[in-house]
Amino acid sequence: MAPNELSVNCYEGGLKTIYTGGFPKHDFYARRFTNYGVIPMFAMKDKEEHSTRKRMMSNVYSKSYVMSSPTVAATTKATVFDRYLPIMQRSSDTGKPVEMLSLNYGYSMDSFMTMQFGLKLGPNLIQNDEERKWYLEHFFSRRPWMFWTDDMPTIESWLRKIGIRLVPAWCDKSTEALEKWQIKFCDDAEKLLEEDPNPPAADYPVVYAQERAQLRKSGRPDPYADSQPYPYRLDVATDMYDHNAAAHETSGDTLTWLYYELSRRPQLMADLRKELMTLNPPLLFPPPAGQEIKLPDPKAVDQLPLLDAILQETLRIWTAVPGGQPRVTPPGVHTLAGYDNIPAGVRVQAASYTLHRNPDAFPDPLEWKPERWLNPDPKQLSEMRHYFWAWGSGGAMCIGSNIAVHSMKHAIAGLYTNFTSTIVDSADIDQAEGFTAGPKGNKLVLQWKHV
Ligand code: HEM
Repeated sequence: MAPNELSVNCYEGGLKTIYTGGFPKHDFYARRFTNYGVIPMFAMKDKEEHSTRKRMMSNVYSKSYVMSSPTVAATTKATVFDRYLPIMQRSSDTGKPVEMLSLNYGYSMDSFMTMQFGLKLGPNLIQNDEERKWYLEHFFSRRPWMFWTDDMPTIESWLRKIGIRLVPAWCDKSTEALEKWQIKFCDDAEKLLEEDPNPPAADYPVVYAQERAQLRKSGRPDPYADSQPYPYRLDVATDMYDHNAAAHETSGDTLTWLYYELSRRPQLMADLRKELMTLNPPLLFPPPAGQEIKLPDPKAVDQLPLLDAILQETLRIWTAVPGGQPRVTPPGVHTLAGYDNIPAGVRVQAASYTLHRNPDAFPDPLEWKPERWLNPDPKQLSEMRHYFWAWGSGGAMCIGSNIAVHSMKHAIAGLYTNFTSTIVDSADIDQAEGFTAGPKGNKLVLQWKHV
């Protein structure tokens, strides 16, 4: 905590006032999430500007869209069956374990980016080890220095001006390399849509096309038009980058911890498999001889109670965005958590790490207990829902929660229908500190065995 900063972790007079009440975002977001020098939706402070941009994209992120999209169906089948499960099959066949954290980042990136840009243009980081390593190294190696630019920007830029670098120069080079890698997907999608506005469903760049079309329809001037080869290039590119960065880290960490928890509980793995085998058809890999892979109705996957409880409990105790989500008190005087006379301009924030450990909402808060989500007492469930904050809340709540849940549930369902896992190396699996944070040891090594 700093002198002009408050941590508020109660629901009434806390979360409800700050987040549902729409306190504006802190400058932290612009410092951390700006790409190409252009503010993305994630960092917009002005409520109107933020909600206008969010509305442009929310249709393709809605649950009904995700569940019925032919693009998502095709990309789910390709990423789970053609790319992800064969790696576990190899582990089972050869007895060689797999490092899952990096693979799960790759899966989450492919799963989301093939929806974002279509199957043909999206990456294949699951199978392309070199490209995945390149991307993750550039993306994460800058993390230890971000404190200076996120939280001490004045000192950092003042010292930079007189030649003292708190953030090494190679961090800027990594940022440039990542921006270049990212914008190529946008340029390719632009070319695809110019040549054929209706490509095959599997190759349709759903998210890119949605924001591109909505911005063109909006009539809003493009501030970068003169320097760019096509309209709104940088506005769309900054959002596309943020969205896939938000997708791969959060979902990759969550899947890794979920597999860690399941690998320690053979009986729960068996119970989950029993539930997964009720799907019609079940997600069998390889498919029975002579049969094509056919996915069950995504709604049926979504509604499996034990699968849902296991994911929900992982999102609670291993929450992927554990750090404070900073907002600023607007003009006027405020009361928060029973404290009066809080002036304007104070950084206020709640953290899901803390909220998710409230023992009134979650008895035995430090225990990973999926059963707490199965048939709880209605009063207890209402308390749990108030304090469950994995997706944030209010107008800036996660836009990608439906595609994230869809993607994670299909990965888990595909794996545990067909395989069991045992831990080979889970050293330092505990969560690091940060706004987003994965396992301290940066790895989870598992051995897979076909059932
Ligand atoms: C396990 C997966 C995920 C978790 C736990 C998660 C969590 C969150 C949280 C807590 C926030 C609020 C952050 C804040 O206000 O500081 C957020 C916002 C956001 N998330 Fe996610 N997220 C996940 C996956 C995704 C995916 C797949 C996307 C892809 C589109 C995404 C895109 C975003 C964006 C763009 C925002 C900003 C929303 C806004 O400003 O209105 N997230 N996410």
